[in-house]
Amino acid sequence: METVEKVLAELRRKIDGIDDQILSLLNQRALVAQQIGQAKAGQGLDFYNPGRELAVFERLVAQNCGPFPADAVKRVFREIISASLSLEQPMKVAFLGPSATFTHQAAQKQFGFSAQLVALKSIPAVFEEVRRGRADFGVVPVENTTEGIVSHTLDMFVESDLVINAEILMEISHDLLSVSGRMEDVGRVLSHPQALAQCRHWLEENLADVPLVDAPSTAMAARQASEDPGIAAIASEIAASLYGLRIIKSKIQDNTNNLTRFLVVGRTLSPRTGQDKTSVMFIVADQPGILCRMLEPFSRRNINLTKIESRPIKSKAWEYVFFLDLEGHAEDAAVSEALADLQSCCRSFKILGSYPRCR
Ligand SMILES: C=C(O[C@@H]1C=C(C(=O)O)C=C[C@H]1O)C(=O)O
Repeated sequence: METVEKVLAELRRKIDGIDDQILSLLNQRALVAQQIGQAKAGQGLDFYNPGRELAVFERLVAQNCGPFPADAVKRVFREIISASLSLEQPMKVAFLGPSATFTHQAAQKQFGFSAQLVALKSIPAVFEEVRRGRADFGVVPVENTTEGIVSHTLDMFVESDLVINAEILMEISHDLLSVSGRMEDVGRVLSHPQALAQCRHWLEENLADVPLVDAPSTAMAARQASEDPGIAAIASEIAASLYGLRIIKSKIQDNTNNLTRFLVVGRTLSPRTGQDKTSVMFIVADQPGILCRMLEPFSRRNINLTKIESRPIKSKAWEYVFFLDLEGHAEDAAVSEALADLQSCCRSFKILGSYPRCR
């Protein structure tokens, strides 16, 4: 009978052979991506194309028959694409910090580890960094299923000329983290008050006698946990890796359907992918029936609206700016006609961008 060492040696030889092929294919792929980069540069087109990236992920996930997990297919290809983007130009992405926040996690999910991610202190600072060209793109939160819209982000579009290039949907999952990763070492639980509130039931059932302490952010809580083995922090997975913490228990939030939508903002509009969404911003005239009139062009053409929001105009009391999201690209015939109809009843109108719809 063969010894286990012999069997392992043989299987490892096979794995080495496969790894050699993967490496050679990765380099072949990077060369083709570079050629695409040169062709785009010749036409003045952006190398980064989030719609094409989504199509790559979806095509591969659909044809994967396992056992390699579908989720991992996406993660691996995220990094492969991120690395080819970095060959073209080191992509710089500003995000609403500090490091290890959920916006950081969203930026990493969208751009991978080869992008240079820069934490900034506020949403206006992210917009400014991109406007000045010091960052290629910015990532900011725009709405949460529990908390509603992030008004700061919507308000920025009133003054800014930046456009929306992509949306990122992320499940906000809270993990309990500590140095040892052991439940019995937890003497105190620290986190942002909102994260503590979102995990209240789990904490009552599992750590009823442990004091809960507010922290300025989930990231700060993680930092403090890294300095004191008796502290457990409720924070993101990225905070665990940044501060060298172990996961005591993951996904301890009470509502498992806690999603946040983030926007990628940039300086140039994204091309059509066939699976797009469009965001517009407008101010309508103050007239009876105007709300019906502004929505009618969409219902008549069977265009699905996914969100409508209004925000006060700061310089004029009781006047509002509307933000509308709809399915389709601004260059689709029906969408472009509907937008023209809408514009005809607006005092001011702006397309904020068409971008691949996240599913
Ligand atoms: C190579 C391309 O450009 C970039 C790199 C991609 C890739 O490596 O697959 C995909 C989309 C773009 O962000 C392309 O547009 O096909």
